Amino acid sequence: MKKIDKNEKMDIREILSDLENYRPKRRGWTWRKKVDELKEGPHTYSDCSEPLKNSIGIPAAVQYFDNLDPQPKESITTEIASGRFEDDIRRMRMAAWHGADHIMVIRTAGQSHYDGLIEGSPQGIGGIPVTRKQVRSQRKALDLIEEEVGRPINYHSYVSGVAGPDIAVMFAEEGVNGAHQDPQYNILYRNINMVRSFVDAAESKKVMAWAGMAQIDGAHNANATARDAWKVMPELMVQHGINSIFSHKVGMKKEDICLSTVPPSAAPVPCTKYDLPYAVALRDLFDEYKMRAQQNTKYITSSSREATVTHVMNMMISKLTRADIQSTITPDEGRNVPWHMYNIEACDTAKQTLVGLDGLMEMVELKTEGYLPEKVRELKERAVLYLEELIEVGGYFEAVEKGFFVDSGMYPERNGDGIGRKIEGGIGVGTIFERDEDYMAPVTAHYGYNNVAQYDKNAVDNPSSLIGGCTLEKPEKIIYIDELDENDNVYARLDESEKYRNSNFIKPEVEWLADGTVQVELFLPVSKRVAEFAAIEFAKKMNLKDPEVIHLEMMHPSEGTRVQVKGKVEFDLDISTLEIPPEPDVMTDEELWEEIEKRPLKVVAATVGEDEHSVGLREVIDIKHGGIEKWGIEVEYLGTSCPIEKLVDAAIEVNADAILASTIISHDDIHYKNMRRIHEYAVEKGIRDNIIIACGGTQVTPEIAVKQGIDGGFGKSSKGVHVATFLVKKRREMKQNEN
Ligand SMILES: Cc1ncc(COP(=O)(O)O)c(/C=N\CC[C@H](N)C(=O)O)c1O
Repeated sequence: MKKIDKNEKMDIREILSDLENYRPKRRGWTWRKKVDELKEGPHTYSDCSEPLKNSIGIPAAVQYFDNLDPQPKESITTEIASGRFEDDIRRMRMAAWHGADHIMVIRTAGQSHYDGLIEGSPQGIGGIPVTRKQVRSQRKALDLIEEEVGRPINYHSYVSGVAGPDIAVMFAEEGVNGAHQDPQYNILYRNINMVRSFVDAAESKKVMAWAGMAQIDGAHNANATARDAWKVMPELMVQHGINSIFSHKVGMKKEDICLSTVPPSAAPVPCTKYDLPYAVALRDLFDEYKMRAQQNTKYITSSSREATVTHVMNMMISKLTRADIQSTITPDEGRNVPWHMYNIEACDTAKQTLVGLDGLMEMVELKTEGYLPEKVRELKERAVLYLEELIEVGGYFEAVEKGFFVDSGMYPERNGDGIGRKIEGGIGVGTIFERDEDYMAPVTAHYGYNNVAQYDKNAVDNPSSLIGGCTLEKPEKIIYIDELDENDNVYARLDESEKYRNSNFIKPEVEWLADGTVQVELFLPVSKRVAEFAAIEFAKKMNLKDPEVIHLEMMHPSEGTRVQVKGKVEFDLDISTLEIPPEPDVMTDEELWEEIEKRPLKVVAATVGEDEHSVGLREVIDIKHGGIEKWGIEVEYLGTSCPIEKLVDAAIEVNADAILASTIISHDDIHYKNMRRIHEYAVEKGIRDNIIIACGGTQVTPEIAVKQGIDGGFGKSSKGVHVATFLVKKRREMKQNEN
């Protein structure tokens, strides 16, 4: 497949072509490569991994540090699934450029209850239907994206529900790199029969182990479902233990077993006092396993700001203890199906925090006396007691039936409100059968009794050799089924939005191409209740369709309310009709410092005429605002209402290289008249050919300014760097003309 060019959008139809012959490049999970003492520019990092070939740093990196973009050692996850996998591919590319190397797709609602694989690529709700075609398309797209950013990308989904083993085999065939698999998830949260769930889990884990997939367990779900999330800390350690040792005994390597751990509380609760001891206790008990740190979503609200702060605090816990995978939750998870921009925000938050806290544990250490170690010990003791009682009552199945799990009491306190499931109940009950004496399946990575010897005792360790290899060795044996439904399929959806695919027509979007959704932020000086309905009216007046308030925040009961509204625009834009001026020319700090050091540059500056507005010129001059003095340009500032003659005479007196004049006032075109007078007076005084004249102001149009005879005009968005660049380049041009 040809490489993708960063200046080209991915061609989704190209990705979808010839899928039946696509084969994954590799199997298994790829961890980042840590670099000890990573040097990036003048900085040395302690906890980072190999840099990317192509990436976009956080905004500060781009604006101030020439896109300095060190990559933390932790894998960074972004959860993606809008319901249309073809649109998710673009978001995966954006996330990869922002540092995600773990792409986790959320499944469509309720796929856990489908009792087999679904084929084709129907649209999903709140996630995508996980099908072979969808997996293949996205893995194929990620092959291109990982080439583009220069780092392997792990593709991840879920092996859960009644079709777990079927999905595990499909994932192994398709080169999926990681998956959630935890029988306890089926039982507690999807009410699937527990015997069925553990038997399925043994099969699924055996296949996942063969494929070298990283496994994430389901403990985070208890955080999300418990009444007070911090009350389930003891049982969470038991849940992790059950899934981890079960997985290992089935054949998974411990370094592929990731505990999905969530800091269980959030402000205004004194969350670090709960979350840090728990994080330490967990890592003490499970030091041979990987930690997948998942952000707390139990207490997430519609405030994306608040979710971001929670995320940062959760990553402080990761840095103080250990995280091998840092999972990010989009800050809009509390109100939307994730939008592109919030996936990217979450990835940037993770990078900003983990890199900002680089080397933390070389400077601080956790106390070995006092509250922290005492709390750690208490949590471990509660967990051990929980496990002892679980064994005492007859084991895991009995304990589940007795409602041990997700009880709202902090063990050993009990409130009797746990999630109880019947051993002889739930979906799939009674579907487990003892394998017959002569049971045999000629397949690889099959768990349990398999009487292969009856046919060939040399095939016992390689059952599929009896049929010349199964689909795991012979992918050509995979039956690839393309779309069956002539309406609900990816091509129909692509046709629906064809007008906006690789064309000059665009619409705003948040999830799907041309979905038209925009978000408006308002402050309304009324109560929350009134603001909610007023905001909708404003949105309608702005011609937004289907306006919906997605966030309301009281600033004061009567003084005001903050509102965010989403709605759809029904118009589009033909970008070929846009008048886009050339990018302003700017030199880098280093280039300007070097030039002015070698060839000092002096200017006289003033606000001319009867104009008292000095702010703009001060911004262009003062270091504080990134003004031209920042690079060593010497400025004689003559203040405001400065006569033209005085400004030009001053330039002669101090032998200036340039004159800077600003005028805000523009009635009767006085600003342009002043520019012309500066030019003419400089000519009169015989200095015009060896002085630069630059004029600016909020009403100045550069093209009109230069028609007055001056050298450069600067409008309202001009900054010091634009003026400094202009002065340096103009002086070079004048020198060349001289020579
Ligand atoms: C162990 C397990 N299996 C399957 C699923 C999903 O499977 P269905 O929704 O089809 O039941 C989940 C869900 N949570 C994962 C998303 C979470 N935000 C995460 O990042 O972990 C799960 O935890």
